[in-house]
Amino acid sequence: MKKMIIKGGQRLTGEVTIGGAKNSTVALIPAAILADTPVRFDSVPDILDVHNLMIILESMNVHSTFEDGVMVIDPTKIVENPLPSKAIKSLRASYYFMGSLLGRFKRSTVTFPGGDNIGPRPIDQHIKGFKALGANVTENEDTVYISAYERGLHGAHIFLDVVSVGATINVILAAVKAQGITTIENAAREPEIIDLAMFLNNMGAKIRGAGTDVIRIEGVDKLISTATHTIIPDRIEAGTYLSMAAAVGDGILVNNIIPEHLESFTSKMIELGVDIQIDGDKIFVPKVSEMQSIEVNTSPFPGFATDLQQPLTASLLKATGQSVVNDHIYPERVKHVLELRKMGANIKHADGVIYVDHTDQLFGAEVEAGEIRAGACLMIAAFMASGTTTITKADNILRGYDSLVKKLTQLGAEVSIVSDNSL
Ligand SMILES: CC(=O)N[C@H]1[C@@H](OP(=O)(O)OP(=O)(O)OC[C@H]2O[C@@H](n3ccc(=O)[nH]c3=O)[C@H](O)[C@@H]2O)O[C@H](CO)[C@@H](O)[C@@H]1O
Ligand SMILES: C=C(OP(=O)(O)O)C(=O)O
Repeated sequence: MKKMIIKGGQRLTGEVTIGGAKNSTVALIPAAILADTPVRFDSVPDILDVHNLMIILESMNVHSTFEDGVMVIDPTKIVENPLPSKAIKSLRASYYFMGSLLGRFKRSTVTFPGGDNIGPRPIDQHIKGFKALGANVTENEDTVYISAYERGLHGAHIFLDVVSVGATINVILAAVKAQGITTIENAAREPEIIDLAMFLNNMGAKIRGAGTDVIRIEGVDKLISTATHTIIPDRIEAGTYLSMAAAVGDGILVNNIIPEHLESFTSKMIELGVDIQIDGDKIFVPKVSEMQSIEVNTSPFPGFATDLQQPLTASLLKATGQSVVNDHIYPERVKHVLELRKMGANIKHADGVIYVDHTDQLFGAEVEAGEIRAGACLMIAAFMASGTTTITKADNILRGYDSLVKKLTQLGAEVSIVSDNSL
């Protein structure tokens, strides 16, 4: 494990450019094994999840290269092999190999994924989808066995009881080469799902309706890649830097944003009193002198993203009055609260609701990044604080923030990541 050391009391200024979306990338890489040719991505973020996915690919004899944001994956010599459980456990999205291996080999054996510890994360809707497509699913201890080996997969009508990004993507991956037509109702509408559908459609898949709550997939036999797929910008990374800009910026320009992906977030920032200046694919946040308390309720896209709840919370400490944060998707996503209190923050949670009161001054402390976005929140708080903050379990942050130290240093931050031998 690593720790991140931040010298507090700094004002940040300058420009930052957002990388490709983690939640697209971690679906696109497993999706690549469905292709009958090598595939090429650009704008691939340099994050731990990507490196762990490359280890998983290699275990199946799928060679990949990653340099300067360009990743080439060659799935043409893929073999069925046991997947490395340490890498599978290191991230959530390893569960996409359930769907993509099922699509490719009509069967898959995958241990339960890891990822952020943000409360219960069942996969019942994924399994319901696989079963509807004709697969037999069994679970033994930590492993899920999925097979349609004898009869193959066939199109089906699937109504998701819960709006789930993961289940929507996993059903797409399994259905894209199935016989016949699959319809997913109550599908998630996240931009990363559209990105995945565009990648697959450009190879010959027939996926219609991605981005709406009804997705229709007509199975095809072959997927042939002829062009590089450019991954959409990471709206969560963008929101994190915007929140940082509101909290400690003396004028920060954030480049490579699709503003439509961030409307629920930027409208909350405007309510806070932040003078968000949108210009094409850039957003400038000038120095903020005053903020007013707000209420935040998370919900599936296009609602306010759960992944931005914590990064915004750090800025809420500067607002006048009491802000209230309700994470309806993950009510137990409160790992930042106790840690912020160690830094002197007036924040508490009760019954899944977070109450954030104005805090004049934060103080550097040793705090733990219990999960990626809790870590992002603590990182912003560390810049706001006096003294030095040490964030342990910083690997959780590195799971999803592209070239983090480089980007922060460019904004003028004094920050370093060191190995934590005590962990
Ligand atoms: C790799 C990736 O893209 N991760 C994102 C994805 O996670 P992930 O895909 O795991 O999250 P889901 O959209 O599936 O979860 C949404 C809600 O549905 C529930 N649920 C989900 C599946 C299921 O079978 N049964 C069930 O009850 C979950 O407990 C949660 O309350 O969406 C989350 C919600 O926007 C984000 O926080 C994560 O960053
Ligand atoms: C919850 C998150 O990620 P994952 O689903 O990969 O654990 C996140 O990115 O905030």
